[in-house]
Amino acid sequence: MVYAEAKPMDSNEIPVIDITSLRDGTDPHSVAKDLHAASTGLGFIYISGHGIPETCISAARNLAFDFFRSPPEQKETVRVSASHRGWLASGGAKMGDKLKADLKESFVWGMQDENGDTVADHPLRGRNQWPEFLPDVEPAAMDYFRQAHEVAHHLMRGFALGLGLEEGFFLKTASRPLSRASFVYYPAQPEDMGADQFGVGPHTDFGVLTLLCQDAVGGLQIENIDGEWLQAPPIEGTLIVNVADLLARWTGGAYKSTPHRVVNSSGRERLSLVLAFDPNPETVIDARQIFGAGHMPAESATTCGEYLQWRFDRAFAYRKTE
Ligand SMILES: O=C(O)CCC(=O)C(=O)O
Ligand SMILES: [Fe+2]
Repeated sequence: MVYAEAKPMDSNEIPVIDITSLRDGTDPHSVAKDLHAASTGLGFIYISGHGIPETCISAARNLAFDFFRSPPEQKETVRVSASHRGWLASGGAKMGDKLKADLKESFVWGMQDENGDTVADHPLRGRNQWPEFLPDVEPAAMDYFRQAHEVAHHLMRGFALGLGLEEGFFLKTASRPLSRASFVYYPAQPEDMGADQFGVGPHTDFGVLTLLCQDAVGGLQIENIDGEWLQAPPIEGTLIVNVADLLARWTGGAYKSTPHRVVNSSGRERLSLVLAFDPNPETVIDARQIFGAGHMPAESATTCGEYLQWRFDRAFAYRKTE
């Protein structure tokens, strides 16, 4: 075997949920019910009716390709900063101590105001590093960030309603979000790298919620409850949304943060647009807020900022030397 393998998925294993009536307010509760069922199941959902224009997605994708295909000396000018903004070269991330480093490259940015200024209140954010050699990246990337972030807000309202909470429950402290977005580039993976080489090794996502816009190439694999790896093929016009570790913790384990990985065996380049949604650093993550003071949480209370910093320091070699 030369690539880590995964089985084709039954079509009902990951639901496709149209969120139009959550976004426009015509029937938020029925969407919320479906989101709730999916999140307590595998924790992965295809979302249609997300409202991000195709033009926004293709502009971001085209510029991302221009960026990754640029010579390394140019990409070096925006090499990732201590606050996790900029270009991470192939090999810069490792999903577990015993795993090979990921083959992917990525470019990471976060929220900024109209002057390009960013909040400096947490080690995992700082100035965005935009490539001077590709000035169109900044507006296209920020447009995608805003649009995807809006979808994340709609989904967080849906999750709150699905849990029987008031719709703003997860967004009480979300004016200075730790959210970040990435372009993630997977070179074609040669067969002889072996079955233990991944574009992204098996992992669960660190924060609250991930929105993934994959392309038509495929390669995402998801581990089901029996430990089997399943292919999650692209479905045109959808985003894949997955519950991440902090939302699983916040919901006392009711919502599932499921391991996934990427193997790009297509012989072609693959590119994803990823938005990791997280609220303000001071946001307290405590299942007792949902289930009451008498609830005995399996995991202790934490804050979004503290938890993310701990996870990042383990995953990224460049942060260990800071
Ligand atoms: O590109 C993909 O399909 C998955 C990316 C991913 O898992 C991540 O960025 O956390
Ligand atoms: Fe992930």
